[in-house]
Amino acid sequence: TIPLLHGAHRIGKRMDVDMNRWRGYGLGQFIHWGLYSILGGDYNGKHYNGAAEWIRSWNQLPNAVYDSLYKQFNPKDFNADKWAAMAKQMGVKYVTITTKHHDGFCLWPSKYTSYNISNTPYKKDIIKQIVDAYTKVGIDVYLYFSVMDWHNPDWRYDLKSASDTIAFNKFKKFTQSQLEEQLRMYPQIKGFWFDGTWDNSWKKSGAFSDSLDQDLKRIHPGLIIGSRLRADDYGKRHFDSNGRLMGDYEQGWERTIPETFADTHGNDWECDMTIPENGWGYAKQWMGHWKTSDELIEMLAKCVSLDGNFVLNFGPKPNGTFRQKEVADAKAIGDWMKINNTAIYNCAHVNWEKQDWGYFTTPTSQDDKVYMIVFNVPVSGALRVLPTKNILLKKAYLLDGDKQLSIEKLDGSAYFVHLPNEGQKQPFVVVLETEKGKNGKQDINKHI
Ligand SMILES: Cc1ccc([C@@H]2N[C@@H](C)[C@@H](O)[C@H]2O)cc1
Repeated sequence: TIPLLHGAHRIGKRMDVDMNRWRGYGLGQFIHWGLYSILGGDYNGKHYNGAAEWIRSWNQLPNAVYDSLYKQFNPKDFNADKWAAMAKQMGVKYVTITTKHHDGFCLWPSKYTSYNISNTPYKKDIIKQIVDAYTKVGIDVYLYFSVMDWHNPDWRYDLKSASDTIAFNKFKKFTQSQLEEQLRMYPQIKGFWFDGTWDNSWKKSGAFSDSLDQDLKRIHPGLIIGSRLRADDYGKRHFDSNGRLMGDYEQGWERTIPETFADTHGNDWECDMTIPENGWGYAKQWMGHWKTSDELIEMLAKCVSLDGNFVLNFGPKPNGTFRQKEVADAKAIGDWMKINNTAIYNCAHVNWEKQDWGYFTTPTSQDDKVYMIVFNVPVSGALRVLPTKNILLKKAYLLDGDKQLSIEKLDGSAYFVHLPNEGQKQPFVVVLETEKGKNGKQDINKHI
């Protein structure tokens, strides 16, 4: 291995109580809210067809116009308790909220820049209201923070001169000051979600990213920080020059989901997903396909079946309300979670052969129970199950209503679980109770 001072300092998963709670979340909410929400992807009657929160980078929009939007930010209908109630009904266990996106505007009254919420007509601290409201209903809060800050004159994309280095050193101090300020102001938070760390200036700041990570965790023990913060001695990100994950979980799955368990490299990981095809901040016109709630529930099941968490993004309007489609999806997911969350919360990957009908999960607390989250019922009504060696199926029943299902033992160690032809309209869960076979002999019963 290559000797590193600022590579991964831990091999394997974090197993402390805070990370174990993170591992069991299953479902989270992301919220992108800021000055970009005012424009909603449009300006001067023209539509910016990139991600709406990136509109400041659009050459049709003068920076000065964007940077004066704070003078009109006044979300009259914002009510953090209503946001928290919607998230609670949806069944999310954690929320990640943008405190400062790439535009540099701070949704909290930072004392390190005047470009913050206290200088808007709204004035009040949005982050505090969200932290308090979500914490009150038992949802853990994580703060999104973009290192890249287009508004701060000391930001640099690269360090090509002594003056770049002097400016960027000031910028690094500013960044650390803002983060330590957030820890002091919002001690209830459980972690940070870093973004905007792909430029050369940051790749050349591996030592700083390492010490920042350690400083924040010293101030707030148990803090959870993903793999998007750090760079190593050679500018490698997420995985250091020896291929080891730097961070408490792999934070690279943005709008994408690993296909197989091998793709997860056995790490903890999180998928962050948009309901439209792209775009995180509010957009008046959403791009392309709008995922249905069934598609979103399937993504959730797939993530949990591969030992990851699924975090769904919401982009509130400038007035602080959510679009109708987001409210409807939160409700539909919540209704499904009310019946089926046993197969999601505190569940993990099962190393049985993947089947077409859906996904396996297993409760981390019980190894003689396996859940089948079914999305594709075959016309035969027979769901194939191939457990690993020496595991026998004892019982199968519907999670919702306990209806017993017949199990047919096939040759070898496979089974069919036979479904009643009730034509389920929603994804549903079958519970399997298993036992270990005696010294490898397979049970000869054909029908149980
Ligand atoms: C290329 C690219 C850079 C940054 C992003 C940001 N990460 C997401 C979580 C959003 O904040 C998006 O603006 C997306 C794509």
